Amino acid sequence: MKKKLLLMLNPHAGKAEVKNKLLDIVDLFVKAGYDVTVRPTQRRLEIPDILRDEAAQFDLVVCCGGDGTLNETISGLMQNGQKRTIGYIPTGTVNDFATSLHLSKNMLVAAETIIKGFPFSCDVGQFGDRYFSYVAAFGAFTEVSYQTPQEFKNFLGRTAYILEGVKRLANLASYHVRFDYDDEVIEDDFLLGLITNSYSVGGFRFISQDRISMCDGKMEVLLVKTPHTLSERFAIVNALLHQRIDPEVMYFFNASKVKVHTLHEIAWTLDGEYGGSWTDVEVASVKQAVDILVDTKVK
Ligand SMILES: Nc1ncnc2c1ncn2[C@@H]1O[C@H](COP(=O)(O)OP(=O)(O)OP(=O)(O)O)[C@@H](O)[C@H]1O
Repeated sequence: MKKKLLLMLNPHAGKAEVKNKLLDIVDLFVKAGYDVTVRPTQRRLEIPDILRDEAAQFDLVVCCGGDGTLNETISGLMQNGQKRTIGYIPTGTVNDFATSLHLSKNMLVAAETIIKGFPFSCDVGQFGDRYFSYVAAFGAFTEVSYQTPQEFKNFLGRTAYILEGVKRLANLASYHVRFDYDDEVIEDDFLLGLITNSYSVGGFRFISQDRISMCDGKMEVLLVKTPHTLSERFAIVNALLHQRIDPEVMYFFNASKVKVHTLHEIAWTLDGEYGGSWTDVEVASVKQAVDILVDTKVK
């Protein structure tokens, strides 16, 4: 009997290019021996429901869309307690997580990877009772991805993030936050905080790959301090431009669990989508929680 494949796709993701490639993608899967069911998503957060109600009938589940679509797929599996291997065809604007997994932005190559690849057990971030695949963040730049209108994002791609970020440099908000992790406490004023499981965030690569593992049960935490002097401002801009960590104006550490405390609610983004506003939240890494088909060795 033929293996059954469920292809869940966000038809609006990125520049909606999947519409031109769908037939070829399905054809590849059929030639590989799959009986394919295509499910274009009809609304936000439909994917967790599809997974809960229908995934058991399929041998392989594939999602196709941007980081938000992958987030819904991973969150759905985690919330439903479903441990199964998934395929991912990235079609979003930025595709941060796909970059980290070395998944091709060419949809047909990504589909080939699903057919020929092998499962990589990847950590998943838990944020309160929600999940993220590659970033939980607060602060100036992080608001960009969910406040930038979709059309603008599609038109400018990564440049939209840079332009919005630079525009905001003039009047960035500052957040007083305490982070408790392991036996350490960091309390300071911050412009930006990123808790990641990825080499790339918003298209930027702040953190060199050799300092990161996506399957070690640990998250990378990057905190950019609020500058108090001109030279600190300069140092931040310089570090951002050159995509490197400057310990004078930034904290960087690894942790499996981080407790975050603030006096006033802070808006968070999870994988580029709004993640709610919180004063206290616990962020943890769930080690090797999801298996994703990849074609190269990922650390
Ligand atoms: N039919 C739909 N109508 C409206 N929203 C949808 C629909 N299907 C999916 N969505 C939502 O669209 C959001 C954004 O999708 P996605 O991340 O896949 O694309 P993107 O924003 O173009 O990509 P990226 O985040 O990588 O830039 C997701 O959170 C998803 O819930």
